[in-house]
Amino acid sequence: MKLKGIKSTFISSMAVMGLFSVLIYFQAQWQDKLTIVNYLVYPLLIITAIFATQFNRSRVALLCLFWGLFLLTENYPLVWSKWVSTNPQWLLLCGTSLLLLLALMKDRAIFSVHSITRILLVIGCALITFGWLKLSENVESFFPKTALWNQIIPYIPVAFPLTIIGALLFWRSLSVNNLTLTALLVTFAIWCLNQLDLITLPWSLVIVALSSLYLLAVSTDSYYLAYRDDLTSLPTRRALNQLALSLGRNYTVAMLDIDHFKKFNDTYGHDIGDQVLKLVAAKMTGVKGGGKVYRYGGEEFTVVFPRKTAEHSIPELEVLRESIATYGMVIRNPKRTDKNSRKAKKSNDYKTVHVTVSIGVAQREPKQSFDQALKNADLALYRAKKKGRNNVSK
Ligand SMILES: Nc1nc2c(ncn2[C@@H]2O[C@H](COP(=O)(O)OP(=O)(O)OP(=O)(O)O)[C@@H](O)[C@H]2O)c(=O)[nH]1
Repeated sequence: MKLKGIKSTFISSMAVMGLFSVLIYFQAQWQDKLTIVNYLVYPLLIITAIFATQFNRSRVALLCLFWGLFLLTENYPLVWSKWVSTNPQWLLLCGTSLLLLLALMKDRAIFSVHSITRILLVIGCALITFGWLKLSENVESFFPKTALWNQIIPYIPVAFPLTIIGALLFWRSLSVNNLTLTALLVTFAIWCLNQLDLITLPWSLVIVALSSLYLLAVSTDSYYLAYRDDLTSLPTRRALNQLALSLGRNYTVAMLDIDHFKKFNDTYGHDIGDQVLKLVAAKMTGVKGGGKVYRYGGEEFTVVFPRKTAEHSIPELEVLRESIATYGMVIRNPKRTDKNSRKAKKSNDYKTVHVTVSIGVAQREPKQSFDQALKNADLALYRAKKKGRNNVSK
């Protein structure tokens, strides 16, 4: 589990919980504006759902749909409204299990072959929750009548499943590090707190605040999707072009290419090749001297040193090159044939390999554009390859 994931989930969750604390603290300021909030909530849910669908975040769109249904049930005398209001435990558990379902789902198109499965899963959640609560009405009969069990039994119908669902959601939001999962986790916390009357915010206000969070989550996730490389998590060439617009007159650009990578792919396979790209990217993020690292494309990377000369940048790139060349990567031996040896980590199952990189460096000349400086770095990279690879050339 990535430390980065834990950190960002924790920070985002704390920020939103902080926002709700502020809302509770300043109740007097917004109480008289609740009518506006009541008018705002439905259009905001619709806008968020459309926005989420546009950016292929169907889970957020479904979440908006669930909120809309919930609000309509609360505010209008629908056929099921009375039953729902007399079964608050079902409502609480059903809501949380739907959140877990969304957390485990993929962001597939709203209307697709999977729609029927999704509808069935949603109905399944509602029925399983109902069945669980019915079963737990006679929970005492399943356990021995001891003092310890008598203390535990009252927590089995609601607190027990809530804890399990909360823990699963927490685990999921840490292992899949994106803001949709963080938004689901925050929604779970607010839903439980408000349903259990531990906080008493009007639902329309809660939903307006959460919808704003969903909009932020979808737009931030989409930004990252456009500007971050999926495999290495480095900024992409699009982000590099963005940086080029804000660079001053003095900077140095370096192009880095993995040596004989085609041969590496052919020998060990594309998956191991991907692992190498990730490793090189990770090593590159440690470059000193203020170097900004980008995945230019394929097995090529770019480092930009704003306000630095080539003389300043080359020693940092030498350190980087050396750190990659001396790093021994442990990979699965592609020649292994005995499938049973998967279970035991036999020494011949793994082997240590090394990769090297060639780096071309160019300092921006007066009146030169970013593209020209980049081209010069590319020419220097060509010279580095010609010199025999595993070196830094100017
Ligand atoms: N595994 C993997 N391979 C990639 C990826 N992108 C590009 N490649 C491979 O990178 C290789 C690039 O090979 P070449 O440009 O011919 O050069 P090279 O083998 O690195 O040799 P030199 O640059 O001359 O040292 C190709 O085999 C591509 O398939 C990727 O995302 N993953």
